[in-house]
Amino acid sequence: MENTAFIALGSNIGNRYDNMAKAIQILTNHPGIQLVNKSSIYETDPIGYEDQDLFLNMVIEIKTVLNANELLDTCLKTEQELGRKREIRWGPRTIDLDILTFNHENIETEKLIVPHPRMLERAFVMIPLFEINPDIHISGMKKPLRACMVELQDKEGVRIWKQKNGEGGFEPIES
Ligand SMILES: Nc1ncnc2c1ncn2[C@@H]1O[C@H](COP(=O)(O)OP(=O)(O)OP(=O)(O)O)[C@@H](O)[C@H]1O
Ligand SMILES: Nc1nc2c(c(=O)[nH]1)N=C(CO)CN2
Repeated sequence: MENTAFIALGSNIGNRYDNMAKAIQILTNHPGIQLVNKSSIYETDPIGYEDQDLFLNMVIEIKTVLNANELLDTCLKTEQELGRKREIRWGPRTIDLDILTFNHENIETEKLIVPHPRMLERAFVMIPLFEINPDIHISGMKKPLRACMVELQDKEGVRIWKQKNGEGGFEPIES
């Protein structure tokens, strides 16, 4: 599998843990996608549109034979399968899948922008990403990632909810 991508997951409707677990399952059931790593799960205050419930957020690393467009289509299809409805911008969602990086490519089409244009300012993305790849280089970053992290980690609103536990993954703890 020649391509490496980092994907951010977020959920703040229904059983947030199950939504994320199911999204990972659907993605990795795809014969062209292999899960390489996943972060801990964080509970985060909503950003952008604040009058909504707390999110769970995490980041996964995958390897894939899909190209970036095919991966986006797979992510959008997975969101739909899990009942995602697009209503309020930055509003509540059963599952959100954002492609953060795809190899070291810069992509700018009508459907897809990579690296994700808002990732660097989002602690709910950068903290889990940094956890699984502190050395990642993201084009557009003006400072080393470690320097960006000092500022982001000072921000409130991102708390560990379920620590990553080695190879085994996570136990469901939310009913
Ligand atoms: N890197 C990317 N990852 C996922 N979707 C992207 C990306 N770049 C552009 N898009 C486009 O964004 C569209 C809308 O995505 P979505 O509704 O999930 O936005 P959002 O999550 O509300 O906001 P944000 O983009 O700020 O996270 C998708 O249909 C997709 O075509
Ligand atoms: N904490 C948090 N806030 C958000 C999130 C998210 O995943 N987590 N997603 C948004 C739209 O992409 C808008 N705001």
